[in-house]
Amino acid sequence: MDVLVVDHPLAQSRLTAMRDARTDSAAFRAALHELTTMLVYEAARSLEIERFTVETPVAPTEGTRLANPPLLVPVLRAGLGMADSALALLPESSMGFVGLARDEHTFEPRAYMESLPADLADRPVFVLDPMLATGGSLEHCCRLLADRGCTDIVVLCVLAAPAGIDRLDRSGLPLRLVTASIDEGLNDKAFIVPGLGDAGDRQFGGMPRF
Ligand SMILES: O=P(O)(O)OC[C@H]1O[C@H](OP(=O)(O)OP(=O)(O)O)[C@H](O)[C@@H]1O
Ligand SMILES: O=c1cc[nH]c(=O)[nH]1
Ligand SMILES: [Mg+2]
Repeated sequence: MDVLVVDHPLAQSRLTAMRDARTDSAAFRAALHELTTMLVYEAARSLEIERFTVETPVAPTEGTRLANPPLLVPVLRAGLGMADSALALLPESSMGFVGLARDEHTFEPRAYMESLPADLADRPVFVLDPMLATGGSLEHCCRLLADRGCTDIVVLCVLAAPAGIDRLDRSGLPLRLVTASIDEGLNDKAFIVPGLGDAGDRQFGGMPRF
């Protein structure tokens, strides 16, 4: 599986703000919005373009536009914090939604929402979820997409654990990963170490469980 770590200093400074336990929800969401812009910018490098003629005030010249804007799929809840900034950069895109909550004991994802187009053949998809931990949630989401015929999936994460990367790699699904960091590992509650805590709770509130 192709993995890109976005190690730009501006991306790493937003990641540092998100990791810092003193960062409040508003500042955490702001850092996630800005970091998502950078992840989408890098992920979009490989999108197909088409050329067309545009008239400047002076002369005609060749212009560029996306040939096939990707479907954006935030994984609820935590991926919701990436949705607005991804759509701002890709205004021609449409959006689907997948709702998953990881069981605290088994760490298996429980699906509670699925709102996706029936046919995703010939359509690139950007999946938005800040956290790739065991990989169970993102594997589940990407299987939903592949079951609809999708053959071009990019997963955009803030943090990825090696176990989650291995799991996606072994899944055989047609995907690439763009992340701001590959962290050390997982603790006994399957939270990413050093990580940033629970990305959903840090954005929207909830009880600390890590
Ligand atoms: O790789 P995994 O081990 O599956 O863990 C990662 C998942 O856990 C988090 O969601 P969570 O289940 O906490 O739901 P939330 O977004 O509602 O907080 C995160 O946003 C991922 O979806
Ligand atoms: O570290 C982790 C692991 C799963 N989900 C999170 O939000 N954080
Ligand atoms: Mg959570």
